[in-house]
Amino acid sequence: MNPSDFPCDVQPHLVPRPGGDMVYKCLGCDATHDINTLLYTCPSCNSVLLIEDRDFDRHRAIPGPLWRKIFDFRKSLNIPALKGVYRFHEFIGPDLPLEAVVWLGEGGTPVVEASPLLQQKVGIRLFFKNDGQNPSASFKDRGMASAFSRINFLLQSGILSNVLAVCASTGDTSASAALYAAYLKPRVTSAVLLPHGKVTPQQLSQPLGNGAAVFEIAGVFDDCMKVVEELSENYNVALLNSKNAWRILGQESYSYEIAQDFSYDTRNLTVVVPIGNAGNITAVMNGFLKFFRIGIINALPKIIGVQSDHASPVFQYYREPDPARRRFAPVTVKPSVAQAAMIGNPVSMPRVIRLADRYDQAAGQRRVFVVEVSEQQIMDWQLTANRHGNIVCTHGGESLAGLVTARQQGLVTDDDMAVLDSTAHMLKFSNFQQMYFENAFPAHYGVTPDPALVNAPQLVEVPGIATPADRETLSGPEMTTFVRKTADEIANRLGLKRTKQ
Ligand SMILES: Cc1ncc(COP(=O)(O)O)c(C=O)c1O
Repeated sequence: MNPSDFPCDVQPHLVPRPGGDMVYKCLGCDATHDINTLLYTCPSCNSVLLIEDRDFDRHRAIPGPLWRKIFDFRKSLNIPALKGVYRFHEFIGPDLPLEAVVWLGEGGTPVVEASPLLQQKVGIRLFFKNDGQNPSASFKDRGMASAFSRINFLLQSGILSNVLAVCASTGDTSASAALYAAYLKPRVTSAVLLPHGKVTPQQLSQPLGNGAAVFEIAGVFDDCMKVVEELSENYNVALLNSKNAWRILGQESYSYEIAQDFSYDTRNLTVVVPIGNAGNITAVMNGFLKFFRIGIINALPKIIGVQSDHASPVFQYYREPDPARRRFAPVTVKPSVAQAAMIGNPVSMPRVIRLADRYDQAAGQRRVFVVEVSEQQIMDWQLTANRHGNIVCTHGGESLAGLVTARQQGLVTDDDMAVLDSTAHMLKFSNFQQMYFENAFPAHYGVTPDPALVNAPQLVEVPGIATPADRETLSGPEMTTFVRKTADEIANRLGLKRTKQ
């Protein structure tokens, strides 16, 4: 494919094309606000915001099949600013100059088909989209690329002179924010607030390594979020939680990439997403809605949101079948292995309510569902997935447990094809795997290890044989004996038969 395949008024490789009429749109009172400001809630009614392109329908001037060609053409280019979420820049930041784009390797994450054995176990065709393969090892980098590119633009255009980026986090937002802030040093610095003892050591090491000021608060994420809101309302700081609407915009790229990964044929597709603060499911719905509206995809995929029964305010809301009787109530969370989603009062709940409604209406039927799973199911399915060649963390396990539950409830049928949002890399949450293997879960998690899934390292010691640990190293015949006896011992434990005498 090359540029001459396109009509002359379409320049698929020349980007970004200026345009659009972007505003902050309030979900409470529909007021609109200037995007060249740091704004997180509506100054009139305090509701959350989304970014809207008031000239969005201009995209219809290019037919859906041509849009697909454009995106596929861009995928083949070696232009850093187009390698990440801005491959779809008309839908994410049409007014953003190329020089402002910050690309640290995010986006374009692989879609990996589950092994035949795992598909057989689950009963349907199944893929993992591995967002743990983003630079800070979680999906958050998509939103941060968008939010920090926008900050970079405000700095480059003199609207801001410097920025202190702040966020509350269950571990992954802080890792991502600290990474992107460090790239824009010295004009950007970062400070992150974490619930003390409720992020994993790996997650904690990330903002520390990237040089953020790290503050630990006694409490849970919801408490940290209140402090960060207080900071953003009373001090000159940029808030980088998903309350920041630019984050949502960047995360919409997850849907755009799925569309492209499946050659824009989204019929029979089910996308499964773990829910915490509900920013991700908001973005996934909005992304598919936009592509559907312009005719780039041929159907709106089914969306299954998943929550642990230790933190399930969104599930509780949708449990009421009659939309008119639904009332949102925050919940008190209990410790969960899906620790990054342990949120009782999701900031994006008003966005979810609005968009799920819009999504179902556009599809002409109910397409958004939320299911609840147990801690036991999350752990068992995480380990089962990884036993079959995957790299999911507990939240990816939550996605798989949610898919299995949705199948049992008849929400997903044999003809459906599922894409699971594997939101972070397994290594970030390996402490839960360790607790499972060692049967060391505190009782309140309610997790009992399945012996078939447990694994442990085996120390190999052969009685009477000198080992390298006995001295600095072995040499000569001692080494030969050590190697042979140790190999024989391992072969014996593995039940191997010697082929050479
Ligand atoms: C690994 C992981 N999965 C899922 C979630 C939930 O995403 P959201 O808060 O956007 O609902 C988070 C949020 O922190 C996360 O870090």
